Amino acid sequence: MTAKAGEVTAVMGTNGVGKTSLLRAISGRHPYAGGTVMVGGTALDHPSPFGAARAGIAYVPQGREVFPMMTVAENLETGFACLPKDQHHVPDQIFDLFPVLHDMIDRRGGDLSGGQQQQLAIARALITKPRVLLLDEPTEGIQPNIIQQIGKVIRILCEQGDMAIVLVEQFFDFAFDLGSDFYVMSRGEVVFNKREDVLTREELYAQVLV
Ligand SMILES: Nc1ncnc2c1ncn2[C@@H]1O[C@H](COP(=O)(O)OP(=O)(O)OP(=O)(O)O)[C@@H](O)[C@H]1O
Repeated sequence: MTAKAGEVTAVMGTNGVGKTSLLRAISGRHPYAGGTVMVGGTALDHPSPFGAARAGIAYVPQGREVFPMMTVAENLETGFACLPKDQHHVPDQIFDLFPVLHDMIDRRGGDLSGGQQQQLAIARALITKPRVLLLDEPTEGIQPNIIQQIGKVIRILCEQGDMAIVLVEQFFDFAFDLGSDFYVMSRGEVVFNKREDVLTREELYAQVLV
């Protein structure tokens, strides 16, 4: 599977086909028996989560996993761990993308709504200045207006052109609207791949349902 900078690579498939396991393996959180993870032509040899983060891979997990007892600011600061000391500050762009985090900067992560937590989880990943952003079902359990905002943010990140975004998503229309390249998995393997210019909605829908 290849994910190009400046676009969304969507990974789809029914429940339990291995989408989360794939993202966890790429981000150093899950062992894998075969294959190689490469970033910008450099192979990573079964990296730790820290090693993968240093190599530019950021993972936004399904269920968000914000630290509930830590404030929004403290949650964001955990992203500093893989950056040199002189980059230990939250860029203004983070608050431009997610104004609500600025308003809630001293609130505990656990006191935010699900949608706000999702925004915090994405912001925390962006702090690490990733070359590859892995998003695992960012719309799960989120209300429509926040889903729209998250879609807007993903588009802005794509337009910047320097980050490859890999989106695992069950919300078909969200993935179809944002994606440029589509992979469908079944039983732990990629079984279908097409780019948007040669793919119809109906064809993808049929593949995802198999
Ligand atoms: N390549 C693989 N080889 C063997 N087992 C796998 C592989 N990929 C995933 N699994 C196993 O299949 C199960 C489901 O995997 P996973 O949670 O990654 O699927 P998913 O597609 O993300 O599901 P969901 O849509 O429900 O989140 C897990 O028990 C996982 O360990």
